[in-house]
Amino acid sequence: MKTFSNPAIHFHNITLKIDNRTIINNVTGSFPEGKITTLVGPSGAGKSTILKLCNRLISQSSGELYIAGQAIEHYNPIDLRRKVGIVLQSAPMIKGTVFDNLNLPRVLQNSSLSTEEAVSILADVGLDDTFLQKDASSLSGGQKQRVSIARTLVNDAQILLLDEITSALDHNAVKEIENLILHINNKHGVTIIWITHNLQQATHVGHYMWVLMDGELIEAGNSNLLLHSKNKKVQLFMNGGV
Ligand SMILES: Nc1ncnc2c1ncn2[C@@H]1O[C@H](COP(=O)(O)OP(=O)(O)OP(=O)(O)O)[C@@H](O)[C@H]1O
Repeated sequence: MKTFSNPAIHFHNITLKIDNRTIINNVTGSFPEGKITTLVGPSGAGKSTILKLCNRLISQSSGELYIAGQAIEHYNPIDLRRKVGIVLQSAPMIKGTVFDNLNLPRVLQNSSLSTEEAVSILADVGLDDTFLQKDASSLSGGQKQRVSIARTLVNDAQILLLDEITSALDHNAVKEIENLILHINNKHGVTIIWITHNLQQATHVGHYMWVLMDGELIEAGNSNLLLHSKNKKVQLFMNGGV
């Protein structure tokens, strides 16, 4: 299996068992720093569980997980979740304005975001300053997704975990969010780990890819992997057979 010289995250023989059931089975592999890795595989393969392991929402039963070369257990959970941000399909917002939502990470640290910082971060996600005082509940799905991504920029996250962030959006919004993630990856060098069910999206936005099935890492490599894989299971998945 291909390894990367400079991994942002490295899994070494990671196994997760819940109630005696193996959810993740002896996974060894890396997410390269500053690159976009997509996670693909059938429903129930363990993709979301891999993300949860990366920010310690759950802990492995055995094996070692390294974030920027340090064992994950060495990080304080709050610092870890600032460094490793997560964006979900549902883009949850707190009640209040867009500013309140952007300011949330700072409030949790007993400080506050300045208006200038908020405007600059909003601009980074393609929203102008008129959005600051808008009620977050009035935003479209794509705009909420932008605000959730902006919240991770407030924390200066170096790694972003994206769990099917475009699957509830229409075609235009999907393209806009894809371009935004490519921009954040390019401009800020943020490492991206992106779960998607859209195989076309996986091959065109990602540099690298992990294919997961039944809790196992079946293949990892360049993002055109799916198109050229000799692995029969990957071919079957690719053709909609799994
Ligand atoms: N907390 C939990 N307790 C028990 N089983 C769990 C738990 N979390 C996940 N699982 C099981 O682990 C397996 C992997 O789930 P996971 O959500 O990681 O899959 P996935 O590949 O993200 O699926 P999908 O594409 O449908 O979102 C599933 O069979 C799921 O039922």
